[in-house]
Amino acid sequence: MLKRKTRIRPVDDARTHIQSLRDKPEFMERFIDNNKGRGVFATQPVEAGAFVLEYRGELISAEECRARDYTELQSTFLFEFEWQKRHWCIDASKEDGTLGRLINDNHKSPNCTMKKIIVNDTPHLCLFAVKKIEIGSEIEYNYGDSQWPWRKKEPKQQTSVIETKTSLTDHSSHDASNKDAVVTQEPKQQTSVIETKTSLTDHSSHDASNKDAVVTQEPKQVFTIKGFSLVNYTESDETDEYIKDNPPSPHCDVVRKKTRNGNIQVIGVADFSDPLIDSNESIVDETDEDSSLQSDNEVVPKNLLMDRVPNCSVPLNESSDDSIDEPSTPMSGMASQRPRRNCHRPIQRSLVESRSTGA
Ligand SMILES: C[S@@+](CC[C@H](N)C(=O)[O-])C[C@H]1O[C@@H](n2cnc3c(N)ncnc32)[C@H](O)[C@@H]1O
Repeated sequence: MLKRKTRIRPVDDARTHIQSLRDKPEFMERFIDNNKGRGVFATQPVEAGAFVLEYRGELISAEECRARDYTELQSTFLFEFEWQKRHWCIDASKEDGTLGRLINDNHKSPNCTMKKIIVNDTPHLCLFAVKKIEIGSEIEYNYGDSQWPWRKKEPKQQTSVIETKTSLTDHSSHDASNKDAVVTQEPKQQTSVIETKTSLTDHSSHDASNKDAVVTQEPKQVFTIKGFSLVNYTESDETDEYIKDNPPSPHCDVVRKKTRNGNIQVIGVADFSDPLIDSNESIVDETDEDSSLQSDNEVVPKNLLMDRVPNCSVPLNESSDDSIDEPSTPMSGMASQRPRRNCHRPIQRSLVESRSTGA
């Protein structure tokens, strides 16, 4: 007699791990390099759609989030989102040994996407695989459509130069006296940019029998600053009874700097004007038994005015206000330029250095 394999629904798996306060053992932290810092890697294969890790931290109000006087480095671990028409933040700045907070950005071909899951009437941010993840692969998700500093360093096109020791038939430009001359051949440029842009479908279907564990709208990325609301929070159609299923995509909204006299100045702000529906992000289909993710619906946030985000490979306790340069652009000057983002996804806010110096 054939035995049918019982699969745990990803959302139930997430719920179990949320409640147990444990990370899944199939993942481990590893130091990558001084640039990227630490990352999280799969020690077991992960099926597409599977729950991966929770982005754990302290759940605080957006107001509290703004009130926290964090360094640039700490601020990269703040992730704001919307729930029940209010704005919240997961503050994961504390080095607590959890893995979710260490997952790095990949905006081209992420293997995970963030979702909001409600357990005991409390929102949690969880990552789900959008494709099969092999052993040894780094877990990554899209931090958003921002000008993250490390992305600037990524080449859009890869050129590989092959050096071959050969005797060519065409010796026209070849020093005949040097028969073993090294000839460098440049093959055609290889483009390794993978972009999938699709419109987000409404996965509002929702397992009514499981009121505690519901994958909901993508939290809203909100970059805020002490004493200022930098984002126009638009009305959400999210309710307790009926929650749209849009995945979140993280990170960085407001670009702020702390001056040496302790004031905070805003240098730039993320774009929140674009509804999530316009973005491309993977979402969990709760109606699917396999709860597989639709990888062609990735969300990519837009227009962050960021110049530099602190490198988190530096331990938090090593960060110092002294390392923060004076911003060149005062908050008032930037206010009218503030891009806004209007999507239901969490945002980790992050800080940047002033683009110009000496202002
Ligand atoms: C939320 S932390 C992620 C964990 C971090 N790597 C660490 O070691 O603590 C975000 C920081 O990680 C680094 N980071 C994330 N994704 C990156 C990427 N694709 N390339 C380089 N650095 C990255 C940046 O320094 C960023 O400020």
